[in-house]
Parts: sequence; C-alpha cells; structure tokens
Amino acid sequence: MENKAIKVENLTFRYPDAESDTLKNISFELDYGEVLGIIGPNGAGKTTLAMALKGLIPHTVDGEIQGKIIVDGKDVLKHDISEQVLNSGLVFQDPEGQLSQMSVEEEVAFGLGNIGVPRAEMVKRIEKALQTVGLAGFEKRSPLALSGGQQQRLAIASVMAMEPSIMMMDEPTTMLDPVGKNEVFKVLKSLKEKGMTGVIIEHEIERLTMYCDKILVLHEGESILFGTPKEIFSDLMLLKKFKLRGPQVTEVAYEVFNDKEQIPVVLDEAVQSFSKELKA
Ligand SMILES: Nc1ncnc2c1ncn2[C@@H]1O[C@H](COP(=O)(O)OP(=O)(O)OP(=O)(O)O)[C@@H](O)[C@H]1O
Repeated sequence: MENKAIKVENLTFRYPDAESDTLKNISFELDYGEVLGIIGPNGAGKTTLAMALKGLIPHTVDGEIQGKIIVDGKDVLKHDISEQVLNSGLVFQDPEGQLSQMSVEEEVAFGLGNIGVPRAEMVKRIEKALQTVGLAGFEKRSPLALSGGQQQRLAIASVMAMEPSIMMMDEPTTMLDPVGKNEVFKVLKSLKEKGMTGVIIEHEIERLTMYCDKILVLHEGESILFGTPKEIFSDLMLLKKFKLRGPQVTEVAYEVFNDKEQIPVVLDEAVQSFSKELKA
C-alpha cells in the first residue's frame, strides 16, 4: 500500500490579482523519514509552496489553487487549518518574531495549550523538546534574552513538542550568525537521525547535501529538478543553466575529475575522491 508523508500532484497557485501563477504544475512525493530541501532563486515560490503544504494556502492566504496536496494522509485543501497544526509544524526565518511568551517553558507550552494537551503530558513534552534542542536548564529564562541560535532552537522545540508528523522550516538559519547556524544545523542533524520527516527551505547548499534525502529545485514557480542531492548537485552544467551553484566541493572536483560520474557532493566523499586521485 502506498503511504507517503507528502504527495503533491499538479499543484498550481495564483495570488489574488497576480498576473501569473506563482506555483506551476508542481508534483513530487516524499516518504516518511525523509527530509526534503527546497532551493531556488529569490521569488521562485519556495515560501508559497511551504505555505501550501502547511495549509495556510488556501485556508488563510487567499488565492486560486488547483491540484492535490496530501500531507500525512490528509487532503490539505479539504481540511481545516486547525487540523493542519497537528499535521505539520512550521519554523520561520526570523527567530525573535515567532516568540511571544514570558519564559522558555511557557513558549513551548503555549502551542501545546492551544491543541489541548493535558498538563502532565505537557510537562513531559516540554522537557523532552528542550532536551533535544540543547536548551534544558533554560526553562525560566526570557526567550528574548537568548542568542539568535538559541531562539531558533526554541522555536524548533515549540514546534517539535506539538509532535507534528512533518517539520517544515523556512530558512531557519538565514538570520543567524555562524555560531547560531551551527547550533541549529546540529539540532536538525539529530532530528534527522531520530527519523524526522521534514521540509526545509535553505540557501546553504553544503548543509542541505548533508541531511536531505531529496532536493526540489524551483525556478519561477516551476519544479525544474527533483531527486537525491547526488542526482541534483553533480550535474553542475544543468544547475548553472538555472543560475544555481553546486556545493563548493563539487565545483572544485568538477574541474579536476574527468569521470563526471565520480563527482562528490559532500565533503567526506570529496576527501575520499581526492585521496584516490592523488594516489593514482
Ligand atoms: N501575498 C502575495 N500576493 C501576491 N504575490 C505574492 C504574495 N506573496 C508572494 N508573492 C509573489 O510570489 C512569488 C513567489 O514568492 P515566494 O516568497 O514564495 O518566493 P521565495 O522563493 O520564497 O523567495 P525568497 O527566496 O525571496 O524568500 C514572488 O514573485 C512574490 O512576489
């Protein structure tokens, strides 16, 4: 039996008064336990797609939508937004903008209260979520007194505690300094190891290759490429056609290796390929 975490079929969307479609006939599937990275230039439609997967489109953001979106077995276009909260959690770019409560533990509790999680269960979930993102011991602090990386980890904990079947993140590290970025990527890596199903919009291609199972490349609202990081990033010529770059190791290796089948897309792989080349 077919059981996909996400199934998108011929999704087309147009904002009210827009002259053209922002999403054009997009189709892809994601299995449970897989992480999808969405990349593409500014204005390609990445955030719009994330909002559609989450059900914000069309339930809170208006527009003309066609096609099918099934997330965790539910038809997003037919279900009310309140049901989507349980389905998929969304972490945004701006860490401070998504925090509103007085203390770290209240921040995590807030969403749980909204979905009616009983008190005892809430305490357990808060502890587990803060532990996972490395914020145990910060329960009583003000979210606003945290660093950017800590704030974003708190935002992730708040979403995680709701136990959504799919975690969605829209550029969760873009506004962070290198230390904050590393902190968040470490958390994402550990969530991935725990079997998280996720969707992440991210500009840091090097990072994406490390923990995404699939990559979707959007360009002017169209899904131009979909596949494994290896399939997508080793074809540099194709990426360049759409003004995208590959991981740095791939770009360097492309100049060195004749056998394009052997082009690495992650650092570990590159080290192996280069040492083999040097020995040859
Ligand atoms: N509410 C809206 N009404 C009309 N057009 C919109 C609206 N929101 C976004 N758009 C347009 O839809 C297109 C896709 O925007 P979107 O934010 O989804 O792209 P993106 O790939 O996430 O870009 P970025 O990388 O800059 O965040 C853009 O042309 C944008 O101007």
